Amino acid sequence: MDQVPPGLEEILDGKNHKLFLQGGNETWMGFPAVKRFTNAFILDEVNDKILLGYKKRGFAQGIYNGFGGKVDIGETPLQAAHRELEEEAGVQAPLQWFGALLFYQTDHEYAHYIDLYRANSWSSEPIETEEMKPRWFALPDPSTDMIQLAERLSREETSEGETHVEIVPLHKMWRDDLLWMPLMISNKPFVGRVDLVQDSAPKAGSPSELLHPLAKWWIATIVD
Ligand SMILES: Nc1nc2c([nH]c(=O)n2[C@H]2C[C@H](O)[C@@H](COP(=O)(O)OP(=O)(O)OP(=O)(O)O)O2)c(=O)[nH]1
Repeated sequence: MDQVPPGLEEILDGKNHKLFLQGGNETWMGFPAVKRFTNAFILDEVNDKILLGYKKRGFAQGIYNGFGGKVDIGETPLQAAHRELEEEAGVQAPLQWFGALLFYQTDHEYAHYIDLYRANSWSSEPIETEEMKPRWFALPDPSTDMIQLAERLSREETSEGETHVEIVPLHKMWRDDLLWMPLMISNKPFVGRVDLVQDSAPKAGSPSELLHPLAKWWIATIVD
C-alpha cells in the first residue's frame, strides 16, 4: 500500500492515482507554508524537441528549465503560466496542465507547489529575455534511463554554465526532473512530492552524486 505524502492529498483532490516511483530513506519534512508557482514546457512533437530556458539570474540561476514563476494575487495558475511564458520567452501557447509538484528544500520559508503545463504549438520563435535564454533540445525516448543519461552527460561536460549538448541537458536541470521526465515526454499526468537537502540546485560535479540532493521522493500518475 503506498501512502500519499503530506500535502499531496489536497493536490490530488480525490483523483485516482498509481504509484510510479518513490525513494529516499528520510521522513517527510514539515514546512511552514506553501507558495504557488508554475512551470511551462513547449514540445515540438514533429521534430521530437523541447524548449528549455537557461536561467540567467535569481533562484536556480545557471540551470535549464521550463518557463515559470510565482502565481500573483488574483491570478489563476493557468493565467500565471501564460504570463510567465510570455515574459520569459516572448511566446504564447495553448498550455495544458500535466502535473503538479510539491517541492520542499531544507530551511526554506515555504514549499513550492508547482503546476506544470505543456503545449505542442506556439505563437512565434522564442526570444531571449532578461531572465531566460531559450533553446531547443532533442528529446530522448521515454524508455531511456534518465539517470544513466544524466550521468553520462555530467561526465562528458563537467564545466558550469551553458551546455554544449544537443540532447535535453538533464545534468543541468533540477534533479527531480530526471524522475518525471518520462511522464512528461509520454504525456502522462502526475503528481509528486520531492524533499531536497540544502543547496540542491544542480552543479557540475561527480555523476555519482547526481541524485544526492534528493532526500525523499514520491511520484504517482493520475488515472481516470
Ligand atoms: N522543473 C522544475 N521546476 C522547478 C523545480 N523547483 C522549482 O522551484 N521549479 C520552478 C518553479 C518556477 O517555474 C521556477 C522558480 O521560479 P522563479 O525562479 O522564476 O521564481 P521567482 O521568485 O523569480 O518568480 P517570478 O519573479 O518569476 O514570479 O522554478 C523543480 O524541481 N523542477
